[in-house]
Amino acid sequence: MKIAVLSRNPRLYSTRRLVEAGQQRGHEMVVIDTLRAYMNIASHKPQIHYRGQAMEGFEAVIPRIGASVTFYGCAVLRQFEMMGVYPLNESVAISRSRDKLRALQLLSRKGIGLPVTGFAHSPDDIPDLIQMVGGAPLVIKVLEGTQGMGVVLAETHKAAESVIEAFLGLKQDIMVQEYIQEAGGADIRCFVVGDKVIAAMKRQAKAGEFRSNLHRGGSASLIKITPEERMTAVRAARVMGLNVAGVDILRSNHGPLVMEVNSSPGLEGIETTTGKDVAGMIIQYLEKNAEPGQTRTKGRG
Ligand SMILES: Nc1ncnc2c1ncn2[C@@H]1O[C@H](COP(=O)(O)OP(=O)(O)OP(=O)(O)O)[C@@H](O)[C@H]1O
Ligand SMILES: [Mg+2]
Ligand SMILES: [Mg+2]
Repeated sequence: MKIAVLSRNPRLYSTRRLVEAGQQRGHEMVVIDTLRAYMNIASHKPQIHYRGQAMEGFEAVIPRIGASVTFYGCAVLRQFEMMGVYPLNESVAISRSRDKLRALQLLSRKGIGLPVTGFAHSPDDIPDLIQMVGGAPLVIKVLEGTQGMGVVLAETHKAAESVIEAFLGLKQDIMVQEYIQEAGGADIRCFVVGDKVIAAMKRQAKAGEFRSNLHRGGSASLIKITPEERMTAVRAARVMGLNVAGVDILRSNHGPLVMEVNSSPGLEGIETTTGKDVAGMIIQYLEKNAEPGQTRTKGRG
């Protein structure tokens, strides 16, 4: 197959591994810098051009779209879909998962366990919002945060009020979430490919920190997940419409709670921790499923 990898940087671990895994299996792998792909939308024959040439003959496209280029990246991916190229994850599913609120709403509609989460606009509603999610301690999250930045633990009602006020004053959209204390500063990354969790790791926050992000000094280790956790992760990915997803789960007293579903999950942490050939499994998924025109939405919706 001829497979495009949409990625800003061919030297990133995940991009390198996908290229390597594809080549090992005899595929032609082409890395396309997402922001340098440009589109001809007007004609009946949708096209993507790259460095002066029309991109043709691709059977599949692997989107590795960073949070900062979601808008443009999804447009490029949608264009591939309109050309009938099979996307590992569809543009519609990626947009859904990038909007944290929308994602939680979709998951809640399907009865998937979530931390109780509130969202408000007016400072007048803060006291009731805090009460609604069960009071302090609670977690406050900036909607566009990544890598644990913009995620704050407010331990008292007073602290929660002032932090929320500060964010709203800065015109920052935030959500307020029940703090899952019993998770003990750990979460579980379930790497879903198709309808299976093919690898999982536990991330533990460093001492004195509640955020388990590796960028915040957390450490990863192997973990055996329960059948319920496995099912929750697979269902969460399916609800979002993602074929490949990193589903982050908190272990609570009342079962697994999905914190978020990532549409371009990184490969380095999970491959290093589990020793599994995750990139190879992604390519295998494409080998089984990539057929021209198989795209479910063709970018609609
Ligand atoms: N409700 C919660 N209860 C307990 N711990 C939480 C809660 N929400 C977040 N955390 C901890 O904080 C970390 C960061 O939160 P979250 O994943 O929501 O934001 P982020 O990492 O900035 O977002 P992204 O993963 O999209 O970059 C989580 O990995 C988890 O360890
Ligand atoms: Mg996270
Ligand atoms: Mg994320």
